[in-house]
Amino acid sequence: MPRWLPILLFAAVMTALPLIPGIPPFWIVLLDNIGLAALVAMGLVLLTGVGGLTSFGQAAFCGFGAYTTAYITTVYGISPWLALPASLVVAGIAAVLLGLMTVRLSGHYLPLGTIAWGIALYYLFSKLDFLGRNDGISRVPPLSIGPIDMYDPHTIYFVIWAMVLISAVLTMNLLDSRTGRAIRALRRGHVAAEAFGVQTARAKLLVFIYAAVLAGLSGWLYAHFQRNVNPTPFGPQAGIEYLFIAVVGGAGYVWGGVLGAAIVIILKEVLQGYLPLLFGGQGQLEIIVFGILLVVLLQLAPGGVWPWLANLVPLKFRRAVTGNADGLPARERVGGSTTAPLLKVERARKQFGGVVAVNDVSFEVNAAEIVALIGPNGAGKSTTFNLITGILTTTGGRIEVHGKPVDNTPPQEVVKLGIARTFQHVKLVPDMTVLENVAIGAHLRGRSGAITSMLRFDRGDEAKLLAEAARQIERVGLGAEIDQLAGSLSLGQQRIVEIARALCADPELLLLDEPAAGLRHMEKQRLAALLRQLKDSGMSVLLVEHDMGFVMDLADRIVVLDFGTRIAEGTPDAIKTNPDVIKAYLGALA
Ligand SMILES: Nc1ncnc2c1ncn2[C@@H]1O[C@H](COP(=O)(O)OP(=O)(O)OP(=O)(O)O)[C@@H](O)[C@H]1O
Repeated sequence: MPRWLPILLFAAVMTALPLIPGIPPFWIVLLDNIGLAALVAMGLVLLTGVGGLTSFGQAAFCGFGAYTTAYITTVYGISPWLALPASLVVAGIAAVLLGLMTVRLSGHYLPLGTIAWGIALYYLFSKLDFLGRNDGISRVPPLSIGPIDMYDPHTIYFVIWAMVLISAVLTMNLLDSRTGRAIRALRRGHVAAEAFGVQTARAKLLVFIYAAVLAGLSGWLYAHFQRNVNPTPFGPQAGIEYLFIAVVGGAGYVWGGVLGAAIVIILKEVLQGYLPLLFGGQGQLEIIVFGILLVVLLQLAPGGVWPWLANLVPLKFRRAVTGNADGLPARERVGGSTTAPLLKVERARKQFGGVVAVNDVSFEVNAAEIVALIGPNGAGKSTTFNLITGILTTTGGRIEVHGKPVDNTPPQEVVKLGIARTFQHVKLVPDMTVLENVAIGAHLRGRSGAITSMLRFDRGDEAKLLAEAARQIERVGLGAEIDQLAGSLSLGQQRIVEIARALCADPELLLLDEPAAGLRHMEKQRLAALLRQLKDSGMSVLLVEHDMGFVMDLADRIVVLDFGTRIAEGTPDAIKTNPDVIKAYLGALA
């Protein structure tokens, strides 16, 4: 089924609803409120559900949008339509300022930070004289198109839902793009995304601004719908409710935001309408019942109602890969005519407090060479990988790529030099397909930004990126799994997906951390064949591996670490018979 068909059907239903003869006006008001909340929740989907940044403060951005338009339309008498860009820009600027302070926070400090500024802004709105303090601003003009003034809920309904639909389409386009994949990777931590060039701080700020602008849009609509603005709807309680809406609907799904808004607002109305009849109007019982029902709902559908419903109607939107990977620009080579080794690690050192994880280790990797780094658990192999790829800073020594120092260079810059890696503990995004995960590897080879992607002007670039990802997936032998969610594959297969992702970066040196762990015998043989093939094509491989049969068959050279110190280096035959290595490591394996 084409992707746009359900959207078109939804648009048709929403257009027809208010035209049904005899539909109670109250229902239209309810639908207007659902649309307004859906816009805020959609921003939260991107921010919290997709990007992993929990915010309780979104209502404040509605306030920025609402107060901006209320102020300039009443004081300067300009058209609400001209005030719209101002509302969005003010909400966006507020997001930049608050985002720069907040998105650096992690763990529970981030949501606490959003609560703090949510409360602060609420009090600010209610204390400023020019915003009317607690009384707010009244006599806000209605929206109008030509001779039609949208005084009644029936007419503004079409504007609200047109905005919801346009925002949903733009948001889906954004998520289904190079920038969207970078945002979706944030939730699994920074390390993997940064290793492929994603500027995670910038991606976080982008979603923060995007969510705030959607909230600002909702605020703008709200001001011209209610025609007066006061601080109450923009306080911390509303902020909590918006987050509730996103979570109930399904925080990871654009339509979850819309569905969540419908569920929460209708439920509240029904309870407020009927419970006082049942219990004789005793003190706000509906709020308690509302809370209990939401908790029950989340128990039944922990990921939200949208994915639960989507599972009942399993519609598959298969991604056709149509582009030509040859059109993708190759990574710019930095080696040039230098005779320096591809990778030179010289007396690299890493201390964690009193622990010397890497103790003045030196070795080199040359072009078209497979080098293995072996040693007992805790010998410092993964730490060495992290020093080379910029995830950790060195305590001493020097690391060079083509003679260029890279120690203490950010991972996003290291990958540009042609170094791509896999991880000992697999770092894929489980709810993204194999194709989407692998395409993150080609992040630096694409150019499209957020706006281009939202407007779908990125299709040429995107087709080439996906074609490259598909080519690498075929290359590692996982073509049949291309549309599977990465989280549904076996751990061994996930390691191979990581290799395909690394190959997408067009590397000169592949760093593989235990690539054969979890693979069956035949799979290991296929992996060894692939790595030999890569070597024949001129690529180098540095691998950490505990399977000695695999290493001895494959490596040109082996470097052995023990307690962070290099104890031997040589060909597999020399290493097999080295007494120090047998004592420290091979003996233990025998
Ligand atoms: N972030 C950290 N903080 C403190 N100590 C660390 C940190 N990372 C690693 N270490 C310590 O550094 C030493 C080397 O660890 P590393 O993970 O590099 O070993 P490894 O050779 O990769 O081991 P394995 O084969 O088990 O993966 C260990 O003693 C480990 O406990």
